[in-house]
Amino acid sequence: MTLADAAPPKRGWSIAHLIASPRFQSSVARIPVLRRLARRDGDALMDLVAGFVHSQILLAVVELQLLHRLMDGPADAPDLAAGTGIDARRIAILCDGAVALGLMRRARRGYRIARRGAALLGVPGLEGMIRHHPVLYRDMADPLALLRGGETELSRFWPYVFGAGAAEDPATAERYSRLMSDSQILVAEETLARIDLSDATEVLDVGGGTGAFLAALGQRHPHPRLHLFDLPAVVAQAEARLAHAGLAGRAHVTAGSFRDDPLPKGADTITLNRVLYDHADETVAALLSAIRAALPPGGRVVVSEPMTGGVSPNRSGNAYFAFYTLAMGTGRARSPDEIAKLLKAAGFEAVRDHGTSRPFVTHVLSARRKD
Ligand SMILES: C[S@@+](CC[C@H](N)C(=O)[O-])C[C@H]1O[C@@H](n2cnc3c(N)ncnc32)[C@H](O)[C@@H]1O
Repeated sequence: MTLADAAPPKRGWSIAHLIASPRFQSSVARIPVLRRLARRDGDALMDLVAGFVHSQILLAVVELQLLHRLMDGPADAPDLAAGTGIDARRIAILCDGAVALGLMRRARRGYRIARRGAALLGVPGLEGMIRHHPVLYRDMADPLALLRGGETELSRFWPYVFGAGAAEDPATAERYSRLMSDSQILVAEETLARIDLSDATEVLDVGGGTGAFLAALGQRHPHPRLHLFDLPAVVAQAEARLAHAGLAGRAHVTAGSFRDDPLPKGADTITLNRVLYDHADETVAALLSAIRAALPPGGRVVVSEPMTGGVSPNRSGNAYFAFYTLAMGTGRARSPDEIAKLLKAAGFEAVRDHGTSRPFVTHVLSARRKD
């Protein structure tokens, strides 16, 4: 017996029942205004149905570097097939799929890059994210198994979130850092565009990774001292990056785990960029309490990460990051309201939502330590 057999749909009339009726759908097709609406809904529905094929076309295009090759000018399928080990006729199938998805355009001779394809190349970290997606894709292949719990491939990919011990493996740290470092720049720029940190005297970036955020902050604002805290296997790269940005004199790096070690004192602003959503509520509560203890009264905490929409679910938070974190197995994507509650419970007040202009990149909140 399937679940559908076990739970027959409830009877009764509703707009939803009407729209779901094939008879209604064929009568709509005869009314021009409704036909346009129905067509739009139909296209959106087919995008949902075929979305996994679209993502895999994108992955193939990125793996074969086809967009990079078209940046040098138009090329035909045999040109693009050279060196790929794939037959030119099959490359043409892939390129036509990419044309349909707006990544390429047909040219007189073969294909050329489309605006959307060029934009993809301009987003730091996006190609790395697409290349990393096969891990998540395998976990999503059986969404019911994912929802029921159990071991996932993504949880094995990110052992560092389970504790500092796992992150002592330099290969893991290197893999993580490579994936994060490009998109870190994007998150840093977006965060600094939404909140003014020029008046801080010292900013401690907890889970600061390879230092992209503090480097961007230091270059934008000449005064704040910069302090980065992250796991021992991660911080070596941060020191080098901050020195390379000419910030060695203002910057300090401390290696440690916020699970086991006290956070360094001295900062009046503590930032958490893409840190909380990696962790369970209990870990977040303990981390926020430790941040409160490290700040002076009135000190500021800044949380910047992609967030869900709460009662108005959104595509990036609810239809992507919520599933990503589910597959990671430890953290969860949270709404601004949920994070505000955790902040207040840890002894913060004056929570401010600085919003987002690119929800896929980040959303920013800040709060002040209660006296
Ligand atoms: C998703 S990454 C974000 C890195 C960076 N802030 C960014 O936006 O790209 C999470 C960071 O938290 C760090 N982290 C995880 N567990 C930690 C712990 N117990 N103590 C200190 N840092 C930790 C990781 O090493 C990593 O740098």
